[in-house]
Amino acid sequence: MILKPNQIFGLIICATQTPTSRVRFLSTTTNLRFQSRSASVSAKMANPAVGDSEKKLITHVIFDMDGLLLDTEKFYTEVQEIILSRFNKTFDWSLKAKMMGKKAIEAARVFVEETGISDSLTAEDFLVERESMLQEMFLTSELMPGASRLVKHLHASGVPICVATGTHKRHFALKTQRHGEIFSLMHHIVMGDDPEVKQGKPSPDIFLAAARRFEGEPVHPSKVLVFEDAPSGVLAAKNAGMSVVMVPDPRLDSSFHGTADKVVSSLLDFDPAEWGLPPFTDTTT
Ligand SMILES: O=P(O)(O)OC[C@H](O)CO
Ligand SMILES: [Mg+2]
Repeated sequence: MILKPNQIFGLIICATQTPTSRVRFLSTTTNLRFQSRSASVSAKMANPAVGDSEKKLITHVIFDMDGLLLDTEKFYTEVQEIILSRFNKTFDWSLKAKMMGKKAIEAARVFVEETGISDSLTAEDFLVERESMLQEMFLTSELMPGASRLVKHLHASGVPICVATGTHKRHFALKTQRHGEIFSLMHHIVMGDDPEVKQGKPSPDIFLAAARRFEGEPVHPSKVLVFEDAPSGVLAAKNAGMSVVMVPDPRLDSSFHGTADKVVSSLLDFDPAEWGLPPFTDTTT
């Protein structure tokens, strides 16, 4: 049997999950198997696991950051291309798909192992080598299209919102330096080096920790909508029992779309009313 990349993610997380979440995750991979054909046909397919009535129950929203709110994934791609060229190798989107969304050290291990350079460059040394390049780039981070509009709209409408990002505190500060206004609207921000985040995405740790930190009564995962760009992030949200809207880079293979409940090509295309959230009142497109 040949596994698709997203099914391999599933098997990896299965090895580290509790029996309950393992069962849930396996059912997700089963869905993938049956949805993959239609997913490749339509980028906007919905996962039948979340019906229209469930969508209307959404009360809380969690945003991913890199590649979703901020256009920062391109920086990782660029430095990884530079480093691999030293080994006469090329960086491609099948490797990118396996790295994005993860904690730095977890992504670094994938990088050196998948490219076969681990004898020459350790994961730790890879992180050191890319650091100075990344630090300069992060200071130039821009918002993704529609990010400001959606965050401001949900905040103004009283919808509790937060961020759950695999990035660590020091990089978060650099990336968000010019975007204090948007990030100050978040109720809280959970980062990859948070003590409660034992494992990075696709583990559900970060989304469950993010949901716990909202005010008031504990929020049931079925009432939470996650926005993600990465295959590992979409799986993490589903492993947490949450609904997920994926905003993938167009270069990501469409076989990764099937796990999401909804796929949109930009945050500008998201319709809050479809999820029972307050509708936009502006005419921005
Ligand atoms: O996509 P995020 O925000 O979880 O960030 C993860 C890494 O920092 C980049 O892939
Ligand atoms: Mg991301």
